Amino acid sequence: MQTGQIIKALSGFYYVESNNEVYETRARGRFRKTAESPLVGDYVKFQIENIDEGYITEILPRRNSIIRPPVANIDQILLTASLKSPDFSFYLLDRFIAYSEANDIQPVIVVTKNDLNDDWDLIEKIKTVYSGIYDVYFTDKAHINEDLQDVFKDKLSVLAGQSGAGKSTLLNTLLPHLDLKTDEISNALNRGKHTTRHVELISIDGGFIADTPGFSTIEFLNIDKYNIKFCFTDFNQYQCKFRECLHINEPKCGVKAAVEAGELPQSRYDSYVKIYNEIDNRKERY
Ligand SMILES: Nc1nc2c(ncn2[C@@H]2O[C@H](COP(=O)(O)OP(=O)(O)OP(=O)(O)O)[C@@H](O)[C@H]2O)c(=O)[nH]1
Ligand SMILES: [Zn+2]
Repeated sequence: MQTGQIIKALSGFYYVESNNEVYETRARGRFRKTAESPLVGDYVKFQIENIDEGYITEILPRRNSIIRPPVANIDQILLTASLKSPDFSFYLLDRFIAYSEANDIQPVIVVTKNDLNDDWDLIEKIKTVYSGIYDVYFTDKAHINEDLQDVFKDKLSVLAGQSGAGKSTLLNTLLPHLDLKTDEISNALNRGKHTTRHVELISIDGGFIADTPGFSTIEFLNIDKYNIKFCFTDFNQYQCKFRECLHINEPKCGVKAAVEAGELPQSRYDSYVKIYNEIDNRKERY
């Protein structure tokens, strides 16, 4: 029995990397009957049948997983947000951040299209709001490789962000050495909107990056209105009178006081209230 990580899923085969070898495996029948089917990124136990073939016998516990693209055990999600075209939106970025936190994945903020910048105040504001909580990188397509030099080291990364933010551009610039693959990536990306794509992890700096960018729109289906506050990690340090305070209408709310005192950005609080209301309204329809 060997342990490895699934780096590619295609037509019922799972390609498992173990000790720098890749094995073509199938999942045993019982996986197909359960909700738990193997995902790219899963660590699995597998039995070798032939020299480079085998079957998966067990999926090891997952740290996290997402559906688009279908990947497990993600170390970080690179949230792309363009400065312009489309315009930078604090609210949209906060949605992506909250979604990542709700799925237990570390967000890394990548602000793209810096070559289009005509507003230095905006850049300062982005830094002020986020650099205390997350790593923030500023880049553009001419400088991606320099700007993001150490981000991928030894990690499994997935790209996400609003449509048009520059995800596929970033992937193509990061992986030019895959001369065959780059074409595949752009073709796949063009097709990707209407077909189910098989995802593949591509080696980068000792880690992996998923060859398919993730969600570009978000629904908060797996979190309720009582827990969404924990996805705004910068709120956690403030004490409220009530431990169960949702920072909405409660008296002596430390979060609201921090916003009023200018310690917490108004934009973060506004995003929180908007997402809270969205979840609350959704629940009421049930
Ligand atoms: N000026 C400028 N344009 C860029 C940059 N990066 C990407 N673009 C352009 O922005 C547009 C959208 O880029 P994509 O890479 O397709 O964006 P995406 O996030 O993959 O978009 P979706 O596939 O819709 O999710 C394209 O026309 C790119 O050429 C950049 O750094 N600077
Ligand atoms: Zn509160």
